[in-house]
Amino acid sequence: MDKLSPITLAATGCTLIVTSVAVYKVFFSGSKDSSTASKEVVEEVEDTRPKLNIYFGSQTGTAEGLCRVVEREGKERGFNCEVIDLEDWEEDSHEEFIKNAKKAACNVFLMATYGEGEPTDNASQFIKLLKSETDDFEFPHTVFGLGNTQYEFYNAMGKLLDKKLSGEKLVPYGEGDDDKNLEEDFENWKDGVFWDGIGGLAGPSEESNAKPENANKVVWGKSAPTPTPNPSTKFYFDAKSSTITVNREILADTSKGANSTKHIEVTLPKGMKYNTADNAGILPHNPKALVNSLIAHLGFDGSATFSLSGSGEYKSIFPTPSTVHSTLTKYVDLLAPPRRSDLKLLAKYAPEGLSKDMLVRLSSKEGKQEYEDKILKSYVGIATLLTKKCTDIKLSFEDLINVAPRLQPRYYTISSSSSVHPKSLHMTVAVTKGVNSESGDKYVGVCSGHLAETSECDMFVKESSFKLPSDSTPIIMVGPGTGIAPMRALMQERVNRKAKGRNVLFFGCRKKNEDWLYREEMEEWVDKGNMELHLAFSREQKEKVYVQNVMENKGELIKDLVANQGAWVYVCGATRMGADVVKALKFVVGDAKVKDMQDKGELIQELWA
Ligand SMILES: Cc1cc2nc3c(=O)[nH]c(=O)nc-3n(C[C@H](O)[C@H](O)[C@H](O)COP(=O)(O)O)c2cc1C
Repeated sequence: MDKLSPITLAATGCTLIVTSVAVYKVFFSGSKDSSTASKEVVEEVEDTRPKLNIYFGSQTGTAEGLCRVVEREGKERGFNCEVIDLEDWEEDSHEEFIKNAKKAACNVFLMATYGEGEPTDNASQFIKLLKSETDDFEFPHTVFGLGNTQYEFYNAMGKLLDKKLSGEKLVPYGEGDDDKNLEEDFENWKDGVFWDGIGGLAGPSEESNAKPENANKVVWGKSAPTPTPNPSTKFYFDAKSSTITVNREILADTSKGANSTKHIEVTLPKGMKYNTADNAGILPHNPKALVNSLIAHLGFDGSATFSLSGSGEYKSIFPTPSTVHSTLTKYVDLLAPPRRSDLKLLAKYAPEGLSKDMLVRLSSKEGKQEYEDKILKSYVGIATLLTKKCTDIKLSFEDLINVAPRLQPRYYTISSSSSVHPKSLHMTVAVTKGVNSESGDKYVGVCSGHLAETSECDMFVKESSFKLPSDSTPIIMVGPGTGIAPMRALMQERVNRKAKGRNVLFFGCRKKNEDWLYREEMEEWVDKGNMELHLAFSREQKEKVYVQNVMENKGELIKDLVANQGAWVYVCGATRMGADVVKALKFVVGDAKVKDMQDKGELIQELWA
């Protein structure tokens, strides 16, 4: 069966229903062949419910998770819902998707923006098609964009879709800002605009208190075959176990404000390659103690092996066979605070009582403040919720993997050149540490904490936007803090290639003797005439000085390099710094030149909020 078959069926308005009601069993008494003594006749039953297609463009799972909320509520409102990963919408399948969309009562797109105003990986082919074949995209629709105002191209993908899709716009475009409260923005749009606008297409809402059917079924034992990977969690299937050979602290002084920054070198597993300054995707592991306490609390057998299955042409959410312990370590996000919609779902699994009341309250509009105090600010993940706060909820293992969010990979820009280090890759990892404001417990970031302690990690490589120009073209690199990672890689590459173009680095940190990363390497490049270095120590003097301030002071140099010599500019680090750097660049070379560089790919930024 090709991967579009379920959609093709749905598009005809018919669904194959294989339930105890719709399946007719025919018994042949006295049959010669005992294997055919019982035969199932599967009848095609017309699904008369209005079709609601729910598409997601998602990089880190938020849009996908919100699609599941729309799906659950849509079913309760009498829609025939289908959640569609935009990864599947490509040139070959385009016609089928258009047909399916035209037949639906509504097509809702939840679209995140990634990179610098770019599509998420799973939506890149779809966006390419949308940009090239505009006439075709005509069907009833609405769009909700997921973005973050800290980025220059806020919600670029949501806005693009809203502009390019034609056909009836059933409800106005909505968008959410992850810098503030994206879930609240989404709820306001969903409850105040979306259902109001399309609710009339189906019956009135009938909110169900029953727990939904699990889409991912656990089959205990080792024998079940490994099904096709689900594209939204393909990274679990692509990752390979890699050995960490170097794990070294590179902060000169860890006793002050800065926590810990590790220089990590990983041996490339067989068959894995990278290009200079690509991204390393790391699959974090949940802390052992947390996994063990959850297993003990819920009474699971950690060593039990299982596989997954599901209806239709099932696509597995993680590789199986797996054990309970390994699954809770690698695939289930036990630490991240659940969204309010997750709590609402979890309430359906709770027995009548205090926990259920609390979950219903926290997930309601009135409970917003309590949710922020008790869950978000206190950083309560699903493991703590189940073992300490709602101890009467005894989820089965199958329920748990269906309710809990998936553990997402974390991306680090590789800090080595692939031509200098073809057999290993380097990462520069700031270890996130803090103290829980409510409990006073210390916590460590799930991925950086894992990397800081382990001698092995599950890893894959993803292309980044960092590309070098010709060897004679000058480059300007702006990489304060761990934003130095790709700049170190680019420098290694340029020196190895004996590139003639000038290399100019703007680096910033708090203090010279505290957190100047890779100081010896930088000084060596400067001594050998490979690099010009401009430093910004923010706390060495009374006035704070940042890289953007130093750039403005060096305006003449930058202007000459960019305007007269065609220099490329690279920026890596926090979004706020990135915005200030672009502002400084505009101040020095003018808005039009910066726009031109962006269009030509000569201003390359990788920023995180
Ligand atoms: C590396 C990175 C780049 C991003 N770039 C943008 C951007 O250019 N514009 C924007 O509005 N939001 C941007 N965002 C914010 C995401 O779109 C937002 O957090 C969204 O909720 C993520 O949804 P997802 O989890 O479904 O991928 C970026 C986020 C990350 C991590």
